[in-house]
Amino acid sequence: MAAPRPVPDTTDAPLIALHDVAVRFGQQEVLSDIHLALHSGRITTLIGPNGAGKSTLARVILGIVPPSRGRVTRRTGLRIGYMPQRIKIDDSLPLTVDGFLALGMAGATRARRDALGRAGVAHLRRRAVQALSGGEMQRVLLARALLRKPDLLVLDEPAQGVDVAGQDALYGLLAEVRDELRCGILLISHDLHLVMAATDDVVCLHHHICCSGTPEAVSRDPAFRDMFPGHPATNLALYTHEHDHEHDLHGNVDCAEHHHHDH
Ligand SMILES: Nc1ncnc2c1ncn2[C@@H]1O[C@H](COP(=O)(O)OP(=O)(O)OP(=O)(O)O)[C@@H](O)[C@H]1O
Repeated sequence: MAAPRPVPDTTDAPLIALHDVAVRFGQQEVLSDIHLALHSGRITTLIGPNGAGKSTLARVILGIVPPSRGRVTRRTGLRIGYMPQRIKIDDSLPLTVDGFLALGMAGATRARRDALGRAGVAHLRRRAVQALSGGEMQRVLLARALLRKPDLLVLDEPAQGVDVAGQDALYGLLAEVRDELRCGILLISHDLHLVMAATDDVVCLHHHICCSGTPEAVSRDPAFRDMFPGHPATNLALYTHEHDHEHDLHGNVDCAEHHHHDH
């Protein structure tokens, strides 16, 4: 189990903050009462059932979906790198990994080589993208997101279709990226167990934020236990070290055992 992450430096303005954000599609209110701040050097994971609004929240952060209520503030000049769930590539077009990265962003070959190296797939540079395995393609998509030199990296279900060893390696890699580039990372995931171990902050979403905080605090929260009954991650608190305090996503020290929002 990784050591607990240091407290975010709250003198640092957040990379992005959502204030009382709501999103509505026609009659359906998909998100409401969303207060969230993402900081440099921290991995925040959004969990929640299908249709909970996770991708919509990510799209608000990316600036693709405008909130129907509330406010989003971004640090000036904020660069966001996005790794999609999947990408459609034309099978009839011969395209190497390097060519694929060059399509996304003009720039030096050196930068593409570095990004592939950081994603652990330097050896795939000249391979055809169509011939990559699911796990290899995920790494290439990560390299593509890193090419933007992001302050914030947003990954939508990055471990989908990757086996457990591959997922573990991917989360290890994200921790390295966080530590070396000091960027903030927002992950969307279904895969609770690994994610709970690999993340700094967890946000449990079901149209509103049901609970949030460190993995230990969230795994003890009744709202989380109701959402994922019997899940092994609900036992996480039993085998991780106990904190004498917690920090919420706004960086405030919270002396309560957990940080729980009632709705
Ligand atoms: N552009 C849109 N127009 C209308 N409804 C939408 C739109 N985007 C999302 N929705 C609806 O909003 C709800 C939340 O969708 P969203 O994709 O954000 O959930 P999610 O938590 O990411 O789900 P999953 O885990 O299944 O990927 C769903 O009911 C979806 O049908």
